[in-house]
Amino acid sequence: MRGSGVSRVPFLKMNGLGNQIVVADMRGSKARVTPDAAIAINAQPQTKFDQIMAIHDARTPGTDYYIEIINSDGSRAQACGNGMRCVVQALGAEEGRRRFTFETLAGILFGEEAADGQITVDMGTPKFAWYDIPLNEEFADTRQVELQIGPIDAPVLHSPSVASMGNPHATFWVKDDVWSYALDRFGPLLENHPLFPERANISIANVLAPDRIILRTWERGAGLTEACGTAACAALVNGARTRRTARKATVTVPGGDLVVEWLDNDHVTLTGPAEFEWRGDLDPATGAWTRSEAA
Ligand SMILES: N[C@@H](CCC[C@H](N)C(=O)O)C(=O)O
Repeated sequence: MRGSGVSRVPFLKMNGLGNQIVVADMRGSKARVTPDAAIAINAQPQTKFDQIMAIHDARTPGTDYYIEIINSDGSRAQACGNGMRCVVQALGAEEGRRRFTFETLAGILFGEEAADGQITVDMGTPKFAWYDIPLNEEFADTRQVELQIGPIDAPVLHSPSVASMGNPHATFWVKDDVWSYALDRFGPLLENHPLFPERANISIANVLAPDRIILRTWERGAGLTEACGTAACAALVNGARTRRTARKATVTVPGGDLVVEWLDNDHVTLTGPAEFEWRGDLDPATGAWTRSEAA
C-alpha cells in the first residue's frame, strides 16, 4: 500500500462495524487530503464514507505513523476508534505484525490485532472538565449538563453527560428504544448547539444492564453512522461515572457489538472488527479516484 510520492496515493475502502472508512496511504507524500477532495470523494455513492484515515510518516520518535482523520464534510477530527481499527488491520496485513503505535491529534494511541481478528485500540484517557470537552459555558459537573431538545416543559432529549475522548461527545440517556428518537432531525441541531464551540458527536444511549448499552450516534461532520467507536467509549465512561454501568460493557451500535473497557490506569480500550472491501488510488487534492482491478 506504500505511497510512491506521486500525486495519486493508494487507498483501501474498509469499514469498522459499518462505519465507512477510507484508509489513504500518504506515506512518502508531502500532500494532504484537502476538504474539497474529501467532499468530492463522499459525493460518489461507491466511495461514500464517514472518515478518511490518512496514514502519514511518523512525526514523533517512538511512534510508527501519524494518522490524520478527515470527516466526510471535510473537517478534521481528533479521534476515530473504528477508523483506527481499520488502520491496524491494513498495516498489519502489509507489514506482517500485529501491534502499532500511532500519533493523532488526540495523542499517542496503540492498536493491536488478536489472533481471532478482533482489534483493540487504546483510545487514551477521557476528559470531563467543561473546558476540555469543550463547552461554551462553565459546568462544575459534566455528568449532567443543562441541554434539552423538544418542548420546554416536555423535552424529548435532555440532561446529557458530556465527555472528551479526544473529540467532543454528548450522551443522552433514555429508558426506551433508541430507535424511537428522530436522531436524523435532532442530531444536526444538537451537533451545532451553541453549548459546543467545536460542535459535538451526539449519542442516544439505553443501558439494558451494567454491562450492556444500546447506542445510536449522530457524528459531528458525518451524520448518522452505523457505528462510532469514540461515542461507544464516551457512553461507557459516562455510564460508569453516573453509576449506570460497570467499567466494562458491550456497546451495541447499529452495525454490531463493540467491547469498551475503562481500565484502572484511566485508559479506555475499544475492541471490535475491521473489514477490507476494495482498493484503488486517489488524488488527495481533487478527490478523483480509480478502483484497482485486483481485489
Ligand atoms: N467514527 C468515529 C468518530 C469520528 C470523528 C467524529 N465524527 C468527530 O468529528 O469527532 C469513531 O469511530 O470514533
